[in-house]
Amino acid sequence: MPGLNARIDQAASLHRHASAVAQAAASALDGYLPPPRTDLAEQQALAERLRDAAARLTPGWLGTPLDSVPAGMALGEQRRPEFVRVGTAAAQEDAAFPAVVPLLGTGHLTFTADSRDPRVAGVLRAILLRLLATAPSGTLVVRAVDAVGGALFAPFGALADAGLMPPPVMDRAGLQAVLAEAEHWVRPSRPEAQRRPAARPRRRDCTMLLLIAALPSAVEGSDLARITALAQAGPATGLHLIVAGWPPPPLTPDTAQPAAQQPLPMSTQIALRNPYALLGGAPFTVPAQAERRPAAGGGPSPTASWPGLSVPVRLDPDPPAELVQRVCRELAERYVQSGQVHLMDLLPDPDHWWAESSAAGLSTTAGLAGETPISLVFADLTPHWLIGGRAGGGKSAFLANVLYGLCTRYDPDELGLYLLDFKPGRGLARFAPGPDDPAWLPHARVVGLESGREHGLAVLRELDGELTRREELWRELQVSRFVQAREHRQLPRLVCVLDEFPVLLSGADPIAAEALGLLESIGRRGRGCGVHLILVSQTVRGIEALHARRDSLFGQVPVRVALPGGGDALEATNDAAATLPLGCAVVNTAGGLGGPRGATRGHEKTVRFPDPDADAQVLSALRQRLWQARDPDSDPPLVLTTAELGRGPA
Ligand SMILES: Nc1ncnc2c1ncn2[C@@H]1O[C@H](COP(=O)(O)OP(=O)(O)OP(=O)(O)O)[C@@H](O)[C@H]1O
Repeated sequence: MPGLNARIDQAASLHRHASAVAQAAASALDGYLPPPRTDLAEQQALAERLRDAAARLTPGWLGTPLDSVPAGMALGEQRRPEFVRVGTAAAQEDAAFPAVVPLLGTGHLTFTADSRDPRVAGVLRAILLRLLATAPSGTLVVRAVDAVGGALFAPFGALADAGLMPPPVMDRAGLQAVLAEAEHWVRPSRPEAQRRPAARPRRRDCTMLLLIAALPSAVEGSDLARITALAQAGPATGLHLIVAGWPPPPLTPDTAQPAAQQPLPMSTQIALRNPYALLGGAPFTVPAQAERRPAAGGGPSPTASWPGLSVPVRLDPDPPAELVQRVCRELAERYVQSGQVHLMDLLPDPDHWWAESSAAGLSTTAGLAGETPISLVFADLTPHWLIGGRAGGGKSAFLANVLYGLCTRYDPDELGLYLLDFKPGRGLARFAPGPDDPAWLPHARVVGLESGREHGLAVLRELDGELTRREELWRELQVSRFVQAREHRQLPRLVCVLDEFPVLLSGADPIAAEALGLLESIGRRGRGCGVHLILVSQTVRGIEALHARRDSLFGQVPVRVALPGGGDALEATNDAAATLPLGCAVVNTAGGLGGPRGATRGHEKTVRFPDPDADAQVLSALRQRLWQARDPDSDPPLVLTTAELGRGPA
């Protein structure tokens, strides 16, 4: 044992010695400033030239001091920001110049300390603000990692609310998800020629910035290897990294491996000293085979052999919080506007109103997926729709868009509407003549406002009777489908909207029983006869009358539209609507069925749709034009309210 004790004492003493040497070296480095050049005039002239160069490389937001941004400096008006200012370099007071680093389009940036160092936190916010304010709207995709609480990105919150930059991830699982997204980004994509031209920036015009303000302490060597691989592959595919705290502390044997402690490839490296920082690294490094090529002119490339900036740099301070918030609010507003859909985007060209035939089916644009209009159809295979969404989830808005879309495409000889609203409010009143506006929708035959259940029953009986009449006619004509009957007779397709239809089915009374029987009958027979249902509700669970017969009704309803809070309209295992924002809907044409997570679902799309009331003037012009176009001999719709109870449709 004495031998072992002696060896332990010796090891402890060696450790103490090593740590004293490391401490002495750190304070020597902190105190070290590269020796200033002695020729003052030459230094000042050089600083002047560097200031000029910096002004050219970092115009506007990229280089301006953020505590004195000129009022009205335009946002997002420049091409991709390639260089960005990180601080002020000065060997001497009167020879200062902006410290500028290449980033987007070139390489990456690392800091030896993470964002727990307030200087790093400040300059990270300054860099992010400069880049966001400069890049054209929607072209800079930012993903943030901040394992020390996320506060660094709090002033950028407006971007998260607008869906422009998700909140930072804070743990290893989040880091891995972000790395996976970045790996997807660098994967080769489809050739440009195969892509559709789009109004929004295309992928190749976009840059992804992965900003790691602090790595999680549980980070492992495999994560670091993924970051290194991304750094290697990134610049060629528009992915750039800013990593604070690189290389990470060698806390585990895994992260202490030499490979994990290497500088990030193609990065400018900022080493934090006290109170200065030093810039070094090789951001312009090019892949191996290109490296061997001699630089133009034959000599070694000045960028390949750059030893670093031998001048101390004072990193830019934290930008004023109100400036960050103002810029982010403005960027978020612009982004939301650029993605906004207008009612007119869903309607046909005004020269082609009432130009469609409903013989084979009715079709309208429900919204846009990206820039692609997504149509929903009433036809033999998709005869009925179910729309679900919480109160205020946009059901009335979605429905109004659909009705305006149909009524501008098909004339009243092609389409007739029965519109019933069972809930309080006047959502469907816009389609009936009112005290202030005599215009009505010429296609509307019945409009029920705050309809009583008896009204609903009367309308369903009427439709059921119409089905019987049509089936008799089909027998006479010896046809089985609406499209065949249309070769002999001009008949409209009929669409019946039942808003908050569970009211009709509530309770266990005779009305509920008869209404359910009629709905099942219309559901079954309507497809061949051109009679279609739109069932709308906040929830379709807990309807007593449907307990045993859910499938007999909803089995006839292949088109499902889930608005925010309307996941009920989809299959129980399909969570596609879980996080929808207002103005978006999941449209599914396979009875709400989902599919493997991440797989492309041909039968399901998420669409953006407009608020039809957003532009009162456009809406009023639309209503007037439809009304003026009616047959002057046509009757207004029968308006049913609870006050009219007992009259029923004529
Ligand atoms: N696409 C949209 N973009 C922005 N705002 C919208 C959009 N659609 C609807 N809204 C707004 O959301 C609010 C609620 O919309 P809407 O009345 O259509 O919801 P709802 O589901 O019918 O609600 P309720 O069940 O209470 O009648 C309205 O103020 C509307 O202006």
